[in-house]
Amino acid sequence: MKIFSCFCCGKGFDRTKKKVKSEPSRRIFSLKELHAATNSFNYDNKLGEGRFGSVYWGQLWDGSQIAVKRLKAWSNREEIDFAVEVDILARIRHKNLLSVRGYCEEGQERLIVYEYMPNLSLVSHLHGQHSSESLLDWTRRMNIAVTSAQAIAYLHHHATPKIVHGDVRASNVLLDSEFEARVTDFGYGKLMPDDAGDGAAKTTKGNNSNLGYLSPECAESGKESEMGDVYSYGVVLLELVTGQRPVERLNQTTKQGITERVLPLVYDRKFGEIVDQKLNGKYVEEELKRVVLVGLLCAQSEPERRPTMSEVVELLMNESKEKMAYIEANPLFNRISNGGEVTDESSEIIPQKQEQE
Ligand SMILES: Nc1ncnc2c1ncn2[C@@H]1O[C@H](COP(=O)(O)OP(=O)(O)OP(=O)(O)O)[C@@H](O)[C@H]1O
Repeated sequence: MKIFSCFCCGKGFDRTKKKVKSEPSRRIFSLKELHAATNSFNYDNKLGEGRFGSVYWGQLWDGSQIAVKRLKAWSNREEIDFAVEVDILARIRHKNLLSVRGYCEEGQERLIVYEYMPNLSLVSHLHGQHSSESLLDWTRRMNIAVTSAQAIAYLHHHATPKIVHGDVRASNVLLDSEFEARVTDFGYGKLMPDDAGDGAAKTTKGNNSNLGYLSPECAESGKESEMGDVYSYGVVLLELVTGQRPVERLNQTTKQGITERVLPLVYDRKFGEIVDQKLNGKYVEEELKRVVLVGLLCAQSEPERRPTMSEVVELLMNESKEKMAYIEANPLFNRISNGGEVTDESSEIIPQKQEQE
């Protein structure tokens, strides 16, 4: 039997043992227990579906809520030691990364059990089921910007082993009860198939759901990188403040990337036209400016010009006027020194087959 950190089997589990609320113990779950928790993976419990499987809400016998990702197409992937891979993920702990609570491997079933995030994902608030409720006021948006940057900076600079996320986007920024970011879907590497066999799952390279988030060099090489994460994070920042999708359709065959929409407004210093109109003008001007400029610095085409994630955290948190002047002086924000060009490769004409989202 595999040893999972902090292992305790379902049967002899001591219900009276006190647990630290923020750090539930990680363990192996039985399929029976997960069936009971999710009402047998009932459709009503389904939170959504990603490329690699469906996610279900569940409640354990102790009342705690979980999200269970039921991986599909595992049968082709016998060569991967599921338990070892999930254990590596589970050891990466940061308050703004989604915690893995455990896993289940029985027969052909492979499931990963996560903490449940009651406020779902950033994308559901910006464009999805919660967007009409306007729950993301300016303070929350700033908090999400900083906490998600801290999570990715942790993966890049402090985790052991260091991790490239490889799929930073708004649907992978979940929100806890305080609307703080919990970044998820990191380090799947070997766990997730390049192609599940049904054409549904693809590498980062040709995958529709990350359209607009993928840096030009990662799209070109098909390889993930820290600087690729920085680019994707920059797009998330711009999405967070504008409330617009990373790529918007201009007409039947052409789409426009978010940096191409925002940069000309920055040249003219029209920040009020950049910000999400749903905020009804309720935002802090200096903060808005800072987030927009940092987002654009991150989402530059040339990776060597982007800041690192720890620099991003510092830029977002530093409120000094000097720092702001330093950011603003970047040639990127000057129409003339930037050659008047907006070189966002996500704005190219997009072939019809990539258009579904
Ligand atoms: N821990 C969780 N708490 C609450 N909701 C979750 C949790 N994990 C995932 N979800 C929701 O379940 C849905 C599916 O998530 P999943 O991670 O499988 O797909 P995705 O990130 O949307 O796409 P992909 O897997 O293709 O990258 C999403 O809508 C997400 O918001």
